[in-house]
This record gives sequence, C-alpha cells and structure tokens, in this order.
Amino acid sequence: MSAHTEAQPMQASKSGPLKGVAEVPGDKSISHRALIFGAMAVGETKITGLLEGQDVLDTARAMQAFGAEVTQHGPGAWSVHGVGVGGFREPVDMIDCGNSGTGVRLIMGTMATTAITATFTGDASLRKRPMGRVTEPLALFGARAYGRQGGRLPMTLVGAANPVPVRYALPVASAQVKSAVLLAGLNAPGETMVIEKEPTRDHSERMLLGFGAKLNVERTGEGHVITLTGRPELRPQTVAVPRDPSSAAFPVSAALLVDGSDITVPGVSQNLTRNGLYLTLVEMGASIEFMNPREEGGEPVADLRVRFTGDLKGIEVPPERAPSMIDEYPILSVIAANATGKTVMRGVKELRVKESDRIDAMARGLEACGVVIEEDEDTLIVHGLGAGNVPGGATAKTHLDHRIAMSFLILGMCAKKPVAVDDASPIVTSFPIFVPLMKRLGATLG
Ligand SMILES: O=C(O)C1=C[C@@H](OP(=O)(O)O)[C@@H](O)[C@H](O)C1
Ligand SMILES: C=C(OP(=O)(O)O)C(=O)O
Repeated sequence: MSAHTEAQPMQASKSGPLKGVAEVPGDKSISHRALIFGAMAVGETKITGLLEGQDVLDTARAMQAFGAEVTQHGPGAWSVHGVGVGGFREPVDMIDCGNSGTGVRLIMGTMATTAITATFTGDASLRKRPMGRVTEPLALFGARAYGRQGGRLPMTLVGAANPVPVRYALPVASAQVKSAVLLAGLNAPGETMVIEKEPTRDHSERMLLGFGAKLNVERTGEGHVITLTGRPELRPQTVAVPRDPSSAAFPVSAALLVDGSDITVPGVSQNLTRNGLYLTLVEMGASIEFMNPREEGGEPVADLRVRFTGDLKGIEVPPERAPSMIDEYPILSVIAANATGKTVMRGVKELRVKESDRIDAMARGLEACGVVIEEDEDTLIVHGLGAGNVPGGATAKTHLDHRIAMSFLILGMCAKKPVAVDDASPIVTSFPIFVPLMKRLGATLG
C-alpha cells in the first residue's frame, strides 16, 4: 500500500478503569511465514487466525504475484496452494510490500535462488530502510541487487541461476536477515548455515521443521549454528496462528497504567525469543498473572491477567534481552515514564532502522509530553514521573510507524492532559482492531 492514505489524526484522554477480555489478532511474524512457507510447499496449506493487517495482506498479494494461489475463506481462514521450492514464476509487475520490512526481506530471500527477476518497493517508510543487510548475504548465493543509494527500495533483485549454498554469520541480531538466508538456502543444493550470536525470534526454524525441511540447530561457543539442507520438498501444513505478543503488549500496558484496570489477555506467546517485555514488566513490579500455560499453534502461550499497578519501578533492561522485545521498546518507554526512577534501555540501536527511528520518535514525543529523556545512538533513558503524573497535552508525530502511534495513544489514556497523534492510519499494518478493542475495554479514544 505505497499510495499512502490520508493522515488520520487521533487523540486519547484519561480513561476510566479498563475491564474485560482483550482478544488480540494473530502473530504478524508467523502470519507472513505461513503464507511464504505455504507458497513454497507442494499442495494446499490451510491457515487459521491469520493476521489480516495490511503488512500480511501485502505479503499475500506478493505470493500470488509469484504464482501461488492464495484464497480467503472467512475471517482469519486462508489457504495457500504452493508452487514448491524453486517454483516461483517471474512477477509481471512491481512487488509492493507497503510498510513491511519482514515482508520485503523474507520475500527477497525466497526468490533469490530462483532464476527470475523482481522489483520491490514500499511506502515512504519502507523506502528509507536498509536492504543491504539482506542483499549482501543473498549475493553470496549468486543473486544480484540493484537499488537506490544506501541499498534502498525500489530495488531489482536478479535471482541466481546456479545458486550455491552459503555459510553466513549474522552481523546484526535480525530474524529477518536470518530468515532471508534460510529461505534462499531452500533452493540452493547442499547445506546452508546461518550463525547467530544472540538468539532472535525462531519462528522460521520451527515452521521450516513443521513443513518438513531438514534443519538442525546447534548451540556452540559461536552462538546458534543453524544448518538447513537445500532442495527439500516442503509438505503443506495446517497452521493455527497464535495471538501476537507484540500486539498484546498494548492492552497489557494500558491496563498497568490506567487506574483501576483489570483485564485478561488470552493466549499470549511465552516463546523465549519473544517474551522480553513480559520479563521486564515483572521486574518492574507489574501485577501480571500468567494463567493456564499451554501450547497453541506450536507455541507456548498463557492467559495474562493484568491489573493496574501504581508503583512500577524503573529498571536497567539487560541489553542481551533486546532481540526478544525489539518491537516493544516504544511501549516500554511509555510505561517507564509512569514508573518511579529511571529506566535505562541500552543496546537498542536497531530501533533506529525500524518503520521510523523509534528512539528519536519516542524521545521527541515524550519530551513534548513533559518527560525527561536522555539518548545516544544505542541508548534510551526515560526519567519516570510516577503513575499518572505525565503532563501530556501534546501531539506526537508517528512517522508512518504503527507502534509509535499506539504507544502515544496509550500514554494519552493515563496522562493528565490528552495526547494526540498526527497520524493513526499505520495502525492497520499490524493491529487493525486496535481502536475498537481498546474502546470496548473502556479507553477514551477517538
Ligand atoms: O522476523 C520477523 O518477523 C521480525 C523481526 C524483527 O525485525 P529484525 O529482524 O529487523 O530485528 C521485528 O522487528 C519485526 O517486527 C518482525
Ligand atoms: C519492525 C516491525 O515490522 P517490520 O520490520 O516487518 O516492518 C514492527 O512490526 O514493529
């Protein structure tokens, strides 16, 4: 959706207690992968609980452009008739991945070892993001990329006619880069290896195994060494997408911050590569009960009961936890502003290359709302004012970034004066039902 819709200003103000059950939509990372791996399998993959956010819909359209049949049967219920590993056909038009880094990087990986050419673009946010991090390892397989200065979209990728397998040590902790290399490795003969020093979300590894690929993960002194055997025949699967812990973070945080709240958020992933925010909240003293732990869609999940906590304490977030909560720092900084003492977030420079520069976007917006911030390239420090003490009364710029928009709207629900955002339209990329869901819990939003 590059043709960006009109800006949608929105405001949130001090809300009464939030109550009820917050059923958040399907996981975005798993939804993209269900469509892409489904397209690589031979036969029909059935998906339930697919996130129907714009990012995922753009990936669904891209899979059709590469020759897979993708059909919606009902809300969240989709099927993908795959073309098999190496079976992608050349798209006849540009592939528009909208706002989605995950979409474009994973799809580039998937086509990089097939002898076809495709040109990728995205919205004004995605066109600023670095693609060199995926095109560099993809070049080792034999693919060639021609993009704008700095490795930006629009970019044409010429897939390798005679791909060779690759051994690649990730220079940044990135599940998108890891997944792009593994997806490219699917159509390279022999063993492709990816080495990651710090573990990042492991959905690709889990799902590749589920689809029948031969994949081995070894923990060594170097980190995780993932070895994938190329040219498997992937078997179609039935994928039940669990709820998204990154989306759940918003109602959970709202309940912690709005006086008198008591909500339940069912089926939140406790996958150790995704649960960093929840560990951090517990360390800050949050009242969260993890009830009914179980497996759903191959992921460990629990139902969270979350109650208003008026005495949250600022903490130092361990930098090695960053990959397991990378998308949650914007909302954590809102929580930190309502805690006592300072919260120190180090090792977070990856936030600067997300949908926006998230350190800058949060720092400027929080300062405008009366919060003292310190930052450097790799660090964000928030000086907490205590529960309900953020003055508010400002408009934050969201820079086409859904997580910045949702974070400031939640701040508005507990600040002294309303907080507005200049543009709430990007929320549809990951959490299309955010506004009705929050209103149903009792938030004052509109
Ligand atoms: O692989 C994925 O599904 C994702 C990986 C993360 O990005 P990086 O790989 O750039 O850290 C995360 O920020 C993004 O929302 C989803
Ligand atoms: C960083 C994010 O997504 P992506 O990289 O897929 O655009 C996100 O959803 O916070």
